[in-house]
Order: sequence, then C-alpha cells, then structure tokens
Amino acid sequence: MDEPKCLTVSSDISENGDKDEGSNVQKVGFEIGGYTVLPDVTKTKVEKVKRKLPAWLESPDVVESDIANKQKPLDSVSFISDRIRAQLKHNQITHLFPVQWQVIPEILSSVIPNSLMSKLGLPPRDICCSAPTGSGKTLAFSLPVIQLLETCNTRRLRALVVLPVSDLALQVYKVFQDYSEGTSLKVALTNGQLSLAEEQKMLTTRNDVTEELETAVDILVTTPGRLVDHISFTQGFDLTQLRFLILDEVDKILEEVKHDWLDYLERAVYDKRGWPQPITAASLNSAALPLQKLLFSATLTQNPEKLEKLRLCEPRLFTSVISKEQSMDVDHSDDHFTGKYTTPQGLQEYYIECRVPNKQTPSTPISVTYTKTEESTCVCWISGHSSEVSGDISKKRRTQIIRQFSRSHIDVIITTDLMARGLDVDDVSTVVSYDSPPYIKTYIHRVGRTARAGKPGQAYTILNAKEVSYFRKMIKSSSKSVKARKVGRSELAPYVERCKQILSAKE
Ligand SMILES: Nc1ncnc2c1ncn2[C@@H]1O[C@H](COP(=O)(O)OP(=O)(O)OP(=O)(O)O)[C@@H](O)[C@H]1O
Repeated sequence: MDEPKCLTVSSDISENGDKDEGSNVQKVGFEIGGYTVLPDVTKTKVEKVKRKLPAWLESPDVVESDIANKQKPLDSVSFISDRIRAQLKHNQITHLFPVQWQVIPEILSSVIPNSLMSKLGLPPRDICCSAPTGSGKTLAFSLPVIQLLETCNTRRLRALVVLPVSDLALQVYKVFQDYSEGTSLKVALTNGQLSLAEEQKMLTTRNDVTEELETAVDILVTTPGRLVDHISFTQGFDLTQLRFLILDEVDKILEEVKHDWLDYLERAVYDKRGWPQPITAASLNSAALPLQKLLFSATLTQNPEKLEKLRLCEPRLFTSVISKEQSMDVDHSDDHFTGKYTTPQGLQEYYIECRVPNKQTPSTPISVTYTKTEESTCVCWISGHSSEVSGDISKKRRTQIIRQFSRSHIDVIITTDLMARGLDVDDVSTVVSYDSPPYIKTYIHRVGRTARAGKPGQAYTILNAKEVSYFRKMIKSSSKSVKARKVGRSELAPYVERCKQILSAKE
C-alpha cells in the first residue's frame, strides 16, 4: 500500500483574500492509492459575512446610563421654557436625566423658533433613542413637543403619540396633559377605553362658519388599532398638519401590530399635502411642512431591515451602549439582531436555580411579581397581601391595584408580561420572575420595572435546572451578566414559621 502523500497547491492568496504572510502553499488533501482524499469539508471553518451597518447605526450618540451621577440641574440648562421649568419643579423634578438633556435640545433645534418649519428647508432628522428602562424617556419626547407646539395659535392635530397598548397610552397621555396645563393645547387619548363614537365626539368639532367637522385636538395619544379606526371612520379627523410622529416602545409596535397602520397614517398625512420629494435646489426654497419621527424604546431594534419599514429620514441614534467601541462590536450577523441592551445602573440582577423537584412552570398569571420589601418577596406566593393583575382583570381594577401598591396598601403584585413593558409603578423594590423570560427583550423590560429613575432595585429569576442553560446563553448573547444566587436553608429559616402559619390559615 502506498504511503499517504500530502497534496499541496501553490497559492499566495488565502481564502479570505488576504495575502498569506508565512507560506505560499496550502494543504488541500492527500493522495492514497492513486485517489485524492479531500480534507473533512464539514469541519472547514466558514467565515461569517458581517453586515455593514449604515453610518448612523454604527456611530451613534452615546447616552449616559449613569443617571445618579450625570444629571444636570434644571437651572443650568437654557433650552427649557420657564413655564415647563416651573411645572417640572412643581413635580419635584430639579434635574434633567442624561437622555433628557441630550435628546431634548436636539428635537428643539430641528425647528426654526416660533415656527414648525425646519432649518434651511431641509427635512429635520428623525430621532431614534434606545436608553434603559426608567431613564426618563417619556419626558425626553413630551417636553420638547409641548414646548414647540404651545406657541401655535391655531388648533391642528400636530403631534401623534403611538403606543402598543392602552395602559401605556393612558400613562403617557397623563404626562402630556400634566405638562400642557396652563396652555391652550388640547391633548386627547384614544385607546379604546371609550367607545369609538365617544372618542369621535371628543376628537372633532363643527366649524361655526363652514359647518364642517374639523379636528379639535393638538396632541393625540393613541394605539395603532384605534388610530386606523379614526383614519377610516372619523369624519373631520385631519392629519395633514401633522408635524411630529412619536413611537414609544417602537420595537413592540413593529412586532405585534399589523404593520400597515403606518401606511394608513402616511397616506392620511401625505395624500393631500404632497409626498416628500428628493431634496433639490427648488425644494429648499419651498416651505413644505415636514413630518419628523421620534422613536423610543429600551430595546430599540437596530436591525436595518426592520427600521427600513419606518422610512426614516437621515436618522440620528441616541443609545446607551456602554461605549462607542462596544457599539461597533455588536453581533449583527443574524436576522434577530441581539443588541447590547443596558439595564439601569442601580439594578442588581440574580438568577436562582431552584432544586425543588416540583417547581412548576407556571401557567399565567403567576409569572412576574413586583414587591415592596424583601420580606414580602419571600412570602409573596402565599401571602395575603398580594393582588393579581392580569388581562382577566378589568382596566379599572388594574389601575386601582396599582394605586393601592403605590400607596403601600398592598406589598405584592403578581402579574404577567402584561405589566412588563413601559409601566411606571412607584417604588417597586424587587422583581421576581418565576419562569425564564423567553426573549432577552422580555427580560430587560420585566426587570426594568424596578431601579427606575436612578433608584436601586433587585431582580431575581427563578429557574429550574432545565431552564438555567437557556437563560445563561440568552444573557450572554446580549453581553450581559447575571449572577447566580444560592439560597440556603438557613436563609429561609426565618420565613418558614410564617409561611406555615399562612398556609394553615388558608386550609
Ligand atoms: N429628571 C427626572 N427627575 C426625577 N424623576 C424623573 C425625571 N425624569 C423622569 N423621572 C421619573 O422617572 C420615572 C421613569 O420615567 P419614564 O417612565 O419616562 O422611563 P422610561 O425611560 O420611559 O422607561 P421604560 O423604558 O420602562 O418605559 C418616572 O416615574 C418619571 O416621573
């Protein structure tokens, strides 16, 4: 039998196109008995093709995530109007958080003072902002929009704020209402809480002269479904003067809702007033009202294909990835882009491997728990001081329970992912996830119900042995780290007696 011979080919260029420095021969197999045996092709390392991101995604403006140390005193910033400053102080807000002092001036400066037109006739740049949960994004978009619109003399629908679900729409509506107080601005909410007919009545009014119905609000906070209803069925609902389109929790809006709501909206805006045209010398001189998009989320997608659907104009990205270098380093190679999402600095995150053999995977609603104190966390599953908030409970009752929690009348809210995103509940000290969140985004939003506004908080995810490796992989893929926490019998001992008492009382 012939000795195997190594087969080589001459080459001075390697597979990836780089020049081979050391050698100009490559091993490609060997010959045996007159046959050429190729190397094991299944083991050949295939170079991943890296996606080239657009420049605006590759070089974002970095938003400081250290809220506690990077606030700016309200009196040191000149871009906030005196009226809004007074209102902020009235609400005990004396400093601006980083996302606010970075994004607010950018929005304000895109407009010629006392006009809604943009500078030099160029369309204003759309804004995308990805900052941690509880970092104050709501004020970052509501304050500049109110400040710019309050100087308008006529009532036109000029700002539309779209949120994925009605509870969030209500929360953001309250902020717009609060900071518009004392102005002639009319803010409305259409989130399905009222009937369509009632909402229609609130949205429009009959003009005394023309006797036609016309829009009677300046700022509308809504959900995509209700928006499409009003575009389709509400006489006099006019979007042709829209100047700002704000999408909060934008990744959720893109994920869950029928995407064509944006087509409806853009047709309602542009069919009459004219679609945006390429910029030419002539267009610079014409005074077309621009529509500027402002996008916010703690987990803003940076997948260019998804963002493309939003037809953004020269966007500018504000993001809280830890440093510019790290933002370059993100893995963009799969379709489900996993970004480096930052959680609040005051948040301590742990997972606990539960070795009890019968830890059940809960059927909702027992999935996420928000608690007031450490003690209540330990007894929450059986304590009498908890309330459930789920989709089965009416909106009115949900609001009542949240209010009771904020006033410390109850210590524990046991809830589902319904309450995991965007909701701002006062003084949640701890979030307990009783199961592994299915996606990193779900995790970020769940734990983000605590450690808000620069305060401390802790999050525990309780996993059974099978869930641990998936959870750890998911956390690692987003370049985060969550510490393992062991709970020994001695730690639980003080609670055992109390739990027994509660259980026997329940029997
Ligand atoms: N400058 C500030 N000073 C003190 N508190 C503030 C300030 N800005 C916002 N807050 C408070 O911080 C809390 C969180 O703000 P907000 O709900 O806007 O966070 P968010 O970034 O939108 O969070 P999420 O991503 O979870 O929706 C709110 O209770 C808000 O009133």
